[in-house]
Amino acid sequence: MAGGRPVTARTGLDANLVVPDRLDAALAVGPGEVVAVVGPNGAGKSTLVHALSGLVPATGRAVLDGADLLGRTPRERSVGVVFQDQRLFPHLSALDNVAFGLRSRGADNRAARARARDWLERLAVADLADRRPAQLSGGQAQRVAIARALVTDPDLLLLDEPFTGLDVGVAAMLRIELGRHLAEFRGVTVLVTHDALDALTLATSLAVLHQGRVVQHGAPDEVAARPRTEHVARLVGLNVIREGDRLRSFSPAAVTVGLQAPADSTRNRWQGVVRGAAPHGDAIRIQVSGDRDLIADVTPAASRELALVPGQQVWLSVKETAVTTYDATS
Ligand SMILES: Nc1ncnc2c1ncn2[C@@H]1O[C@H](COP(=O)(O)OP(=O)(O)OP(=O)(O)O)[C@@H](O)[C@H]1O
Repeated sequence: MAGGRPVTARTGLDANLVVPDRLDAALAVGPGEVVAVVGPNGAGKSTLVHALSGLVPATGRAVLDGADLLGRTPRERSVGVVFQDQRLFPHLSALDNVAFGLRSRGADNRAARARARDWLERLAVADLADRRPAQLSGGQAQRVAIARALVTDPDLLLLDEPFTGLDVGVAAMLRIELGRHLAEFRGVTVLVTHDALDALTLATSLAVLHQGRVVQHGAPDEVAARPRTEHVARLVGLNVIREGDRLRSFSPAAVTVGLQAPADSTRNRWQGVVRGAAPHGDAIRIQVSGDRDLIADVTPAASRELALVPGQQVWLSVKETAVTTYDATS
């Protein structure tokens, strides 16, 4: 059972998982690290999580602390899982939901319940121990689910969109608390998210999935500064343009918007049509599509003066000094 193992034995995850037509993903993550997996719908994020947990059969390898997970049944894997929709046992109390994993690993009932209560306390829901899942709010149930995943001290923690569907304030609070637990967690964490905030605040590295493959994996700041896919550029709020083997990125704040073609002959100018506009901090962020899909931040006053509403034809330009150019493959 968890607790008896020396922590120093943990060496992390080294995986290359293949699910035909869905996934062919290589990933190496050290112990104590949190990798945020991002990518568009259908990129293979859930398939990766399910392959690691054993819910979807996979070939290749997934070596976790020296042992290949793929040769093990889901129950034999030291993996804790939190899904977006909790999946708590409906007929068990919050306490018994958390104690379940310990009991199925052979812990006696009293010890399992004591440890489960301790984890409910850590997640600030000990007062709800006797409630069934149907009597919990979404945020409370997610706290129970996190306690249930961590109570066995797994080698691998899988979090699949843990904050999706929660109220913004509840999600913000839970994100901070989860961050505290992850800082103490000595196993490997794989966090699937659609949220740049999760990726940049909770993760020690960012892995970008695209059509089933990991196309970029690095420190969150590095990936955010030099995104290789359109999806990640959007996630971190940058424009990115591919020119052969080179990528060129620039901030929406650096984009000048006008109704006439810019007078200078910069090559960084594009014509398009406003597709949407929404507040973004103190600015209005407009989406423009044309030869390129781009975003630009303008002041509310400029937005009014230029009538930047959907359908408006505009010119966008950016100074060359505001553009970062880098290799698409390195
Ligand atoms: N049960 C399944 N059988 C066959 N193909 C599937 C199955 N589930 C998903 N797929 C396909 O596998 C690919 C990866 O899907 P997956 O659900 O892993 O993506 P995802 O990145 O999690 O997407 P989302 O963000 O929409 O949840 C997609 O092409 C999808 O259509």
